[in-house]
Amino acid sequence: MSFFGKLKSKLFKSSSKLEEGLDAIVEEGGSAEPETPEPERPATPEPEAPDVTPPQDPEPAPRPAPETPPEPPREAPQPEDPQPEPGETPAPDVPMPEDPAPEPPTERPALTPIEIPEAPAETAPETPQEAPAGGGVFSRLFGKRGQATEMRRALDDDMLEQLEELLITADMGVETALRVTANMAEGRMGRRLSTREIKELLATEIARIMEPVAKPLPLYPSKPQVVLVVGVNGSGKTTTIGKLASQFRAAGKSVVIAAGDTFRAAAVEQLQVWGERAGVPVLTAPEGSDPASLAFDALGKAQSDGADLLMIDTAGRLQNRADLMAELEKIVRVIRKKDPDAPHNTLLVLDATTGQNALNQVETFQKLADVSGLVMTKLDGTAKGGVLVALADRFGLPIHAIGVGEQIDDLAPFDPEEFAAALTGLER
Ligand SMILES: Nc1nc2c(ncn2[C@@H]2O[C@H](COP(=O)(O)OP(=O)(O)OP(=O)(O)O)[C@@H](O)[C@H]2O)c(=O)[nH]1
Repeated sequence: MSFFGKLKSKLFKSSSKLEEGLDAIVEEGGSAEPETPEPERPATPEPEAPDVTPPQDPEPAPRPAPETPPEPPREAPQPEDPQPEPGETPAPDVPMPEDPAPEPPTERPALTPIEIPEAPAETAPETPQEAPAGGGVFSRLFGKRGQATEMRRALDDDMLEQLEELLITADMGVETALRVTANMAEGRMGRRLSTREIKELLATEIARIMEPVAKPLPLYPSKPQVVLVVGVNGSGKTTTIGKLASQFRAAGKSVVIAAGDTFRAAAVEQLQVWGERAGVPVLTAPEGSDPASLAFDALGKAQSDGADLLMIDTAGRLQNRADLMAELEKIVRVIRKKDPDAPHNTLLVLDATTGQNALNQVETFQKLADVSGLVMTKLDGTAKGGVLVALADRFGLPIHAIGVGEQIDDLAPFDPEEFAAALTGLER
């Protein structure tokens, strides 16, 4: 099954919720009409091309494709580093400034495993929302006419309000829901829309919001690239590290994992299991020992092994925010003694089932660490997938990947159009 099929089936709860809601909204104030090709469209001249008709071509994919602009690399090491480092510190006490400009880690083309199984991308860059409902997209979608009737409802304030409520219940957040519905309504008030058309419009708006944040994990030439993984307990950090490690391995990269949540023996064991599955060494330290010290040693090992990537798991005890912040700061401070640019990525792993709470987690972790990108897990089996739209809209942080299951291959690059279609229950 294609990944889209899998995603769609796994996002069943979210999409069915939206789908049913949309059906209900249209049915409530609508009426059945024969399926016709947009007769009600006023004769506004359409500048667009006259309905090119490759039967059911997925809609134009304005994705900018693989060349994700590298996030600005961590620049010059911070001067906030007077503290002592953990026990063994081979590195001299960092004369940071002398390092003449850690040259901008020109990003590599991007690694295969987290690249998006791409859409054709040759399509015209016209913004999908511009597709006038009477034009290409919809006539393509509704090409087979005359077989049945379909419900249509005129777009009015009541309907908009219902749409807003529906999106809010789908965890999209108030602000985002308002913006999305306003965009959907623009130039369409009074038009009779079918459920299918509404889904199409909704999917287009969602994809537009998500487009700028869909970026694979940037890879830098520096070896090893250090990826710090943060997030609350249970958000899926360990699982995500295992899945990523496996994908990097499959792409021929050598990976080292540091089990930095030294407070939970179970977390370490779990990571060891994932390491075994992925064929990647997992460095551990005795329970209760200093995670920064482990991270330091792990970076040393990754450097001496010539590893491509070091992934550092961390604890997620948000109950004691000050401790956690101190711990994360120390890890960063200490690894910078070996590599002033580390960590090159700080991934925040979020659990989709927490819904709107994910927004708070981003805010909190942005204060605790320099979050460079997100991974959203557990999008399978939740009706709260809409929160990802709210996250993209509010923070604009790159979304590198999404987790849709507990298996090793259940981590996928984030594709905004697939996601939007799956979330809205749109057939493609
Ligand atoms: N359904 C589903 N379950 C997931 C996904 N990702 C992780 N899980 C499950 O979520 C649970 C918690 O995942 P962990 O990877 O242990 O989370 P963690 O953040 O490392 O948690 P701590 O070790 O407690 O800090 C596990 O049972 C995972 O199997 C996903 O994408 N979908």
